[in-house]
Amino acid sequence: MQKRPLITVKKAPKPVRIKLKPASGPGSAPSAVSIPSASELPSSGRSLQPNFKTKLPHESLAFALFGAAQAVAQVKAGTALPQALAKIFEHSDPSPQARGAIQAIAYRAMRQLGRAETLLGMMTSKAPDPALLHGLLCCALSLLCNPSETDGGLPYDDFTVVDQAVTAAAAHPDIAHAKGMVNAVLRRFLRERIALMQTAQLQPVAAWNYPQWWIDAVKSAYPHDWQAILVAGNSAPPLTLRVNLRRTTVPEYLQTLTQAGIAAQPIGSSAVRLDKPLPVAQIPGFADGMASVQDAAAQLAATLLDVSDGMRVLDACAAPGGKTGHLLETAVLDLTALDHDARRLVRIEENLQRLQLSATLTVGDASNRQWWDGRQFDRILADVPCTASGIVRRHPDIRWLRRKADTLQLATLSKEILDNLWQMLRPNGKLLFVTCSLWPQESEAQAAAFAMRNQATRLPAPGQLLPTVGKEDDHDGLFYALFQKTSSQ
Ligand SMILES: C[S@@+](CC[C@H](N)C(=O)[O-])C[C@H]1O[C@@H](n2cnc3c(N)ncnc32)[C@H](O)[C@@H]1O
Repeated sequence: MQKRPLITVKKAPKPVRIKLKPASGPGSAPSAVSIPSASELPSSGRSLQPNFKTKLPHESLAFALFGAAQAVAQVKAGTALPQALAKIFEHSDPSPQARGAIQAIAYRAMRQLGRAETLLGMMTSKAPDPALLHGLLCCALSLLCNPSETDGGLPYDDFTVVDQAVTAAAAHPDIAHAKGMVNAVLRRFLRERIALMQTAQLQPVAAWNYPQWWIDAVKSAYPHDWQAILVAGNSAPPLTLRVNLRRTTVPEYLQTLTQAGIAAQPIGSSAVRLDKPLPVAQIPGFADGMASVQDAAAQLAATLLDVSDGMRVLDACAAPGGKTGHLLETAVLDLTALDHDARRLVRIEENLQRLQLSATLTVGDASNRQWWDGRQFDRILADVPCTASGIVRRHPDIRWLRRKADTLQLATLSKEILDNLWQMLRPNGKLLFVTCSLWPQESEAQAAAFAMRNQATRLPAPGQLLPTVGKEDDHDGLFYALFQKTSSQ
């Protein structure tokens, strides 16, 4: 097998050599490729020069790659992608177009991280250091692997991607020493793309772009549907709106969209799906509360809870208030929106202001009674914290941030929350248990055990909704179980 030359990389004060691994032939078995975890990445996402501001032009692909690479490095160090992007935007204040490009590349890189890291493992002898360099290579590879895949493809040709990745590397003092290595790795990928991709695809992590434990968990819970579930989680989500039926009707709102030149389809009693996602600022009536962004499966909660005017309702894990708003659009309620995170409660307030609706906002822990005034509720919505494994198409970083042990920990917390809330429900009252999880320990097993412990009557509800992509049905993976107290409980 032909040996590749070592690439010499300049790095002050002493030069470092980064080895490129020799190529493997198309039919050869994949070598054991280890995916570096955050702790294995030497600088764990921290920039050596955290206040460095790049002078790259905002309209360049190099600038977008640089921003996305920072985001990937931060996710590898444990920060959620939206928070990582928010920090990067605050620091570099990109133009709206550059912001869109950074976001698109970072999300794409998250959906292809398993494959990009496998390819890197095949082409380099150790994890590229620092994490920013690793992030840059992953972002560039995600643009070079099947450019037409998933989010419609990004409009960059191969050599532009390589050239701009090298420019991005050269522009940052932490990684400028490695620009030759970036060039060598990406050019090698282009030369040997078919063979490298074929070999990488033999590894499930690269083929599916999920951690191995996640693939195993989906397979074990859904032996017939596991592939469709994993594929759905890698698709770009649609933009689904909830029409505020207090203010307008679905046909009227569709007409408003048509007048604005926006194509959309009605998909339920209050849901409308746009043919092409748009920034919320461009959605007619969004700022005035005519419509809100909410997945079609999440829109089932308000109807299932069966609220009517005058009821006393608890939305127990309420932030950012998507379902709170829907409940208040459905009926005139005395609604308490509870969340343990005061900062997230602010987001409910903002949402309700936009919708011109109001609720009692309370900071408190749903697993205890310290915040409760002792008056029972007619209805309780328990949209408990969970692994969010059912909404990975919207949050592709989640699969890389979660650990297997999180499921048990979160299931234990939601058990405490459910048992506590049950005491706050009046006789004949209804409690709707919701998760956006795919794991039975958090959803069906939890619901069944809860019903047994509390002698709760289970009413009809959808149960586990698997994430689905398609013209007819297109929604996240949510779980719904509805319980009623008997009159004597
Ligand atoms: C799945 S999200 C809720 C989404 C929300 N219902 C909506 O539709 O927009 C779960 C929420 O539970 C909150 N949470 C987590 N643990 C909690 C606890 N012990 N008590 C109250 N809220 C909690 C989190 O801060 C988070 O906002």
